[in-house]
Amino acid sequence: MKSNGDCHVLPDAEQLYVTVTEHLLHLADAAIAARGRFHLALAGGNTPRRLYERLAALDSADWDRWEIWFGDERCVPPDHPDSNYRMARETLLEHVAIPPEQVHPIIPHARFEPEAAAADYADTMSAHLPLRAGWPILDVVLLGLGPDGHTASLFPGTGILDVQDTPVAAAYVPRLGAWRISLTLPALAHARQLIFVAEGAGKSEILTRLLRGPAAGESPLPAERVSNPHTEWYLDAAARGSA
Ligand SMILES: O=C1O[C@H](COP(=O)(O)O)[C@@H](O)[C@H](O)[C@H]1O
Repeated sequence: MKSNGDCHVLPDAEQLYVTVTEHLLHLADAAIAARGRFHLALAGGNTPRRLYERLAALDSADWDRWEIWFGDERCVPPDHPDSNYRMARETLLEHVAIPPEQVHPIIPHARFEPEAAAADYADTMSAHLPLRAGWPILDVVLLGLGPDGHTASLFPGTGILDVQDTPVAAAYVPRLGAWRISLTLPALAHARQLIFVAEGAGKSEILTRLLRGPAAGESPLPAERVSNPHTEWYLDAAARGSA
């Protein structure tokens, strides 16, 4: 983050989500005007809930032109309480008129195998999205930030950080004792726009670390290995803290 994109700090969570909602609408309108579609990859976790609820309350979006993807997923069935898809469905997707065939969950069925599900998602993205040098291009990828510096499901010390040959991969995360599926760093690098959103005092320590950059001998964290010149950070003042 030290030299990784524009940073917008909003006074509180409410203004953070209002601002990001308006920005997303603007980006959606621009994508639809230019290409007829808006391909958005959603983040999971807790942070985006209020953003999705705000989006769901809009009545002015061209929902039939939106196409929904996911930046990462927990390896659980789609109706599981930990599923990022379920969170997005409950807060956003079941409240808006996006045609169901334009919503692309990473794990659509209860029976799946992580590496096969990741390969299927990579194939689906490549078949549906515009390509640049063979890489699928998402219009916007929303990203969160974990306290350990993970973003999407790119966790520190996991091999997925070195994957260069596919837009989506599965990774076992020893710290969680669980598999995750995630967009890879090259997939993020090819997106038209990345938007990180972090809210609350619980994010201030990791943001302080990201603003400082890695100390000598320290490895860069996953969030700072994301390399895309079109990266923006949206924070509330509590997350920004004293950073
Ligand atoms: O595990 C995950 O964590 C990050 C951050 O989540 P948050 O609850 O701290 O907002 C999230 O961006 C990612 O999509 C999710 O799977």
